[in-house]
Amino acid sequence: MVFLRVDGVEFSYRSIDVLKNIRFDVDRGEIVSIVGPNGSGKTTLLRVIDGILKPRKGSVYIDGKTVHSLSRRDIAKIFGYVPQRLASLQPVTVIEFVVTGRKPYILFTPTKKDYEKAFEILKEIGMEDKANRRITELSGGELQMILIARALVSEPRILLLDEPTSNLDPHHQIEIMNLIKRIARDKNIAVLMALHDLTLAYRYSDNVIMMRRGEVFSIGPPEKVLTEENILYVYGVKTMVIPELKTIVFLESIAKY
Ligand SMILES: Nc1ncnc2c1ncn2[C@@H]1O[C@H](COP(=O)(O)OP(=O)(O)OP(=O)(O)O)[C@@H](O)[C@H]1O
Repeated sequence: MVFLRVDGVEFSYRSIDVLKNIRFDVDRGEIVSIVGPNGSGKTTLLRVIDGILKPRKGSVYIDGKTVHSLSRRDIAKIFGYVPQRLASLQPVTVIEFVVTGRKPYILFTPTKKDYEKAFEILKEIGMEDKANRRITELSGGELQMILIARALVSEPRILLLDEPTSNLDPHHQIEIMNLIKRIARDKNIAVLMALHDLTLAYRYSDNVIMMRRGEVFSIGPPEKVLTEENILYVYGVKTMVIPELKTIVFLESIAKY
């Protein structure tokens, strides 16, 4: 059975249609990137998938069950969500923040095992030396790594990431993408992430979903979706795609696109 199925999803904010007839499947261990211009609906789609927003039409299925038939607690166990940014930050330490990811749905007293898991994840991403720093004193990139750690510590079956590399320097971009790939493969987690960096999407995705104005414009393996023609049509930018290097060079944008 397909693990995650998005089946004919439509969504509107009040009367504004944002998602139209979205359908695709994601398997366990698969990495899928969602690309598309600003405002094309990527974040909204991630929020519909993890049950925060309810589709006007269509459904999201996990292992054959609709997300909306699950409790918030079950949803929190299945999904790890990494937002683009947090609305507000409490001045807690990194380890205290990461450990809350063990049970994101309740206030709880973490056990020794919870702290061990949190520390294990920090080690895995090379951030264990920051364990006792306050999260309010981290750089943007460090905070992004910690947000990913917090999502992973609950051992989710699906990881949803909204622009996981947007604040990261090139070294940390590659580190994070390698970490995501390793986790997807080793722990058999389905990964769905919104990405602006098309070269990262090309290099690290099994499949890419290219969105345009709330619709799936193209879907499939990176070499089929991330073509010069599609990028020109969807973003209004001329590019040179070099498949051998899995690299996309941006040349110029089309005036009055
Ligand atoms: N809470 C809201 N109420 C009304 N409209 C919204 C709301 N959130 C988003 N929108 C609109 O829905 C559309 C899709 O937004 P969304 O954030 O899903 O796009 P996105 O592809 O993630 O964009 P970006 O790349 O800029 O993060 C946009 O036109 C946006 O203005």
